[in-house]
Amino acid sequence: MLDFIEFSFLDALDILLVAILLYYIYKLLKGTVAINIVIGIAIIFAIWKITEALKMQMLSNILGTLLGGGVIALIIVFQQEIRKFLLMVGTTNFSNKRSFFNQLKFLKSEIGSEINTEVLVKACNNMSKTKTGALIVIERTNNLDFLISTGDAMNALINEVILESIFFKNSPLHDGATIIRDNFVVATRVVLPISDSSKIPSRFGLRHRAAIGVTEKTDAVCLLVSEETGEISYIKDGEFVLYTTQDELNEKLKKDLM
Ligand SMILES: Nc1ncnc2c1ncn2[C@@H]1O[C@H](COP(=O)(O)OP(=O)(O)OP(=O)(O)O)[C@@H](O)[C@H]1O
Repeated sequence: MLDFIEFSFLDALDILLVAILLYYIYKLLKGTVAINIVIGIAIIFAIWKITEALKMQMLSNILGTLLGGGVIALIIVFQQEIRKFLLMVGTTNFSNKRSFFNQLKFLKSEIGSEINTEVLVKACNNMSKTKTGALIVIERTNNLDFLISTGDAMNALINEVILESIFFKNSPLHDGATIIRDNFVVATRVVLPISDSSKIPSRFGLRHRAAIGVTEKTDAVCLLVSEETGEISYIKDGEFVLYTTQDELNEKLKKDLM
């Protein structure tokens, strides 16, 4: 009689996987017009289920057919998002040091692999004073090799001088973004995907859109120095992270990179 409340390990795993899937879909669609389509579909789905429960045959049949046959239409409508989703899944770097197994600190053998956030923040602060535009992408668990290939690969241990020289206005490397993996600059002049979010205020140009774009599509975080205002922005999950002092920025960055 109590069959329906039997709950196995696989059920728990099932729920967990659905939750992860929904989280990734939400992350992908957040800030885009596609979220409104998803809400529309969810409403139609809810109405369909209600009409089915109330045994309103005709309406439930119509809605059922509409939703059932709509899979192909959905693939067409969400072509871009499906592409991004597969890209995100395919580029998850399971061997990254922040992955589950390597969270165990004592297993860490790589010397200098922990990102020196103080250096990043100090370099941004120096560039902010001289209004030097900069765009620094810091890799987390998603592998950014597909972006590195758009720029010039490099392998230099990070320090303030290197970062400031890269973004120095007359440097041949200053254009585009720089990618940091572990404690190394691994690429410069990288072209990032631009966010098409309608929520970004028009005063922000391509540098900001690129930082928002890459953090929407991957779990990387970005530090950005505006050439116009000298303002330092910290961007995560496609959004500006607010902070008041340099120390607070450093703490937030450190926590996100743990
Ligand atoms: N897709 C991209 N990927 C990486 N870097 C980019 C991209 N698009 C633009 N940039 C960088 O941003 C610079 C142009 O910034 P733009 O003035 O449009 O941005 P902004 O957001 O207004 O920033 P700022 O406040 O620094 O002016 C370019 O010179 C280039 O270095």
